[in-house]
Amino acid sequence: MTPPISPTEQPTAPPIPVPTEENMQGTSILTGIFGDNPYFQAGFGLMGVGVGLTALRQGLALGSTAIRRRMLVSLEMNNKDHAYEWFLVWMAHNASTSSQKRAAHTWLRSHQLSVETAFEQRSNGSSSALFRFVAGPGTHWFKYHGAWIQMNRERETRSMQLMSGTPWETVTLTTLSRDRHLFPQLLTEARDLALKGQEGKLVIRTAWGIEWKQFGQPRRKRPLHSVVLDTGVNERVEHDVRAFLARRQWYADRGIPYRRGYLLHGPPGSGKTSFIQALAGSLSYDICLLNLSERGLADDKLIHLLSNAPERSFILIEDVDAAFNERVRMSDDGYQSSITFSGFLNALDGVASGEERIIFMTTNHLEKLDPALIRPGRVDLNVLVDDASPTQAKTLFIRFYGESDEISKEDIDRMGQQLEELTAMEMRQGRRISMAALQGLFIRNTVQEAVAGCRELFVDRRT
Ligand SMILES: Nc1ncnc2c1ncn2[C@@H]1O[C@H](COP(=O)(O)OP(=O)(O)OP(=O)(O)O)[C@@H](O)[C@H]1O
Repeated sequence: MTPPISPTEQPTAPPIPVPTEENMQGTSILTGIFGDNPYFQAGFGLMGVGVGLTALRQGLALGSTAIRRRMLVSLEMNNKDHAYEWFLVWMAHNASTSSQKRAAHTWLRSHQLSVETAFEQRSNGSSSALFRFVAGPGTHWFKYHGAWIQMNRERETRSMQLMSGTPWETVTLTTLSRDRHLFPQLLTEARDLALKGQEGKLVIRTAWGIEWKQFGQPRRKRPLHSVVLDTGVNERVEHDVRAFLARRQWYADRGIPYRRGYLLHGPPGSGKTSFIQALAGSLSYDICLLNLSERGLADDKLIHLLSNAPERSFILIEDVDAAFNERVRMSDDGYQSSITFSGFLNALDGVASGEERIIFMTTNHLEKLDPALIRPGRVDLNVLVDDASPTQAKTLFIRFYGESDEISKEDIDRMGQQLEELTAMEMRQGRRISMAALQGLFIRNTVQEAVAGCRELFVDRRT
């Protein structure tokens, strides 16, 4: 049993050891054990080295950040900007031709490549696929006019661009601060190279979500005279477009929205689309092709697309009657599968702005169109592009065979005359032939076969 503690005998704190000769002797024993221990000393040394290295690393990181800030300059481009596309074209071009252009550009051999497929149209109309290898996501180096530039291409795989569904990408170029003047030079070179590829060509764009994106490679422009329309039709439309383009200030002074709508109506294969494309080419305009029946296209997107078309472009809406045959439907997954008619009218009227807007619409069935759609302001010029008239048939025939060495000019004219008379006679009997059918006939047959073969291609006007 423990004896009870009396109030006077409170437990006291243990005395603090005072260094005496005896316990000093103990310390020197410890020092003896650890101080002389090579393992312990090595551990201490290693710890010191570790701390030193960490400090050095942090110092270097801070130093490099400071140096980067002061001595380097970076330029970021993302794939929403035109410069990004232009740079990739430039990069593909220079990476493949660097051996010839070594003085200006040198690319270090890269191990991370991306392929870009381009379709090149040959003069005979066929096309071939070309593969270009460009620097893929990662870090690459190239030398541009004597300056080394680091290129870092990054792809964001976790999030996509909301409307177009493509991943976000950025390219960051870094070089010495003193070489910063090379950036505008490089981008100008890239822009000129990209635009040179489109020179003399027609660019077609389609809607991707709420954006317009180039569709395929730029196409060879079709000469306007190669589309043979009835007398005066071509000139009427071309003159109207040119007059409109010359009157921007006139519209601005009167506060009238600077836009014009055209409707070309007529049977299939009469040359409506070909003419619009040729006209765009002759004015150096692009085409923005809008499909009103496209899945997911809703009224708000349509308004956005029509008010944000790229400069110098015709908006082309084909078969405008087809989009409203069926009223708004919802697909199984809840997507609105077509726009509403009133939404379309609102989009055509758009927000009044000084921006130029030219819309071309085509239809095979004028009678199906709501009068609200073709009222002035929405459609300013309504033109019939019909089946082949006798003169058109003859002109197309001469265009196809006129330069043949096998047959004299007189014979060509005589046969053209026969075709003209044949077409006139068939038309009087209520029969018709499309320009597309004539073109097909002329492609397949020799000049002698063409006139004879033509008879079978006329069809009843009501079919
Ligand atoms: N007037 C024409 N002159 C020259 N070629 C024509 C003409 N009309 C049609 N063609 C030829 O016929 C083909 C079809 O023409 P296009 O697509 O322009 O006709 P479309 O009137 O727009 O037809 P659709 O109403 O079916 O869209 C093209 O290859 C084109 O070269």
